[in-house]
Amino acid sequence: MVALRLEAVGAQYGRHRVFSDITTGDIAGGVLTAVIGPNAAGKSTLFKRIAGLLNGDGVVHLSGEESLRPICYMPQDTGANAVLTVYESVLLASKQGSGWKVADGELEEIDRILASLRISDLAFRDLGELSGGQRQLVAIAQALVRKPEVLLMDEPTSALDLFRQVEVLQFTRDLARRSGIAVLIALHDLNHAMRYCEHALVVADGRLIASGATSDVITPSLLRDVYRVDARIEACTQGRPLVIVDAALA
Ligand SMILES: Nc1ncnc2c1ncn2[C@@H]1O[C@H](COP(=O)(O)OP(=O)(O)OP(=O)(O)O)[C@@H](O)[C@H]1O
Repeated sequence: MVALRLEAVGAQYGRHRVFSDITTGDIAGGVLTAVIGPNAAGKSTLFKRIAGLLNGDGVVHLSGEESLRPICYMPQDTGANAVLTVYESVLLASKQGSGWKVADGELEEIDRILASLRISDLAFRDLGELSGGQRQLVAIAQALVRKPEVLLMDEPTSALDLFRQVEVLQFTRDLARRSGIAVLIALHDLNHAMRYCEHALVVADGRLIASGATSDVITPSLLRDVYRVDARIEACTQGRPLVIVDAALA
């Protein structure tokens, strides 16, 4: 099983330092880890730094199986200008970093991924004519086909309806359990984070504010200090914790 670990990791754009000195314990495979924090805290930047799309201080350690495509970043903005069908775009994603020959079983694998996300009916539609939510599901297919060891999903449910949000989170959690990959998900919906993610990292004020079991990390005091809201965490009628926001603090 794979494990990711960050040692004194920092990132900046030009002179604008987004965060520094982020050090974590092992971010384990097999479970989902939520990456949370306010707007502009640096969640996407952290993902780009982990994926090697951005240089910076520190070291990203990855232990586990040897893989051709160890870390895959699924961006928040899934806008597509390319004149490609959904199927072509997923095939193209599978070819990144490898040759152009289509091996036996690769097309069946794409069919399987599209079916598992219930978007087989979109296979031969042009990317440019899809809705925001449909594009988000295609972006997940493009990430899955690359069979990464570490999957970084940047707000993968932000454009999805309620059914699809739950479906994608359940699917991703099952995938992590089944395959042992490490999945980090940037989320603004803290109820989703508490329900689907075992661990959480909180990024704010240019640093890692907290990390650990999601239920230990998401507390009323964190919500007050980091999100500036007055909030309670209560058990719903089925016993699950629920964040209830009472007011934005002045
Ligand atoms: N390409 C870039 N060039 C310069 N600054 C950038 C760039 N991308 C992001 N930033 C800045 O870096 C900071 C962190 O942005 P980032 O997108 O990582 O935050 P985030 O936590 O993902 O935000 P959100 O929750 O709003 O998506 C912000 O101040 C942003 O303006």
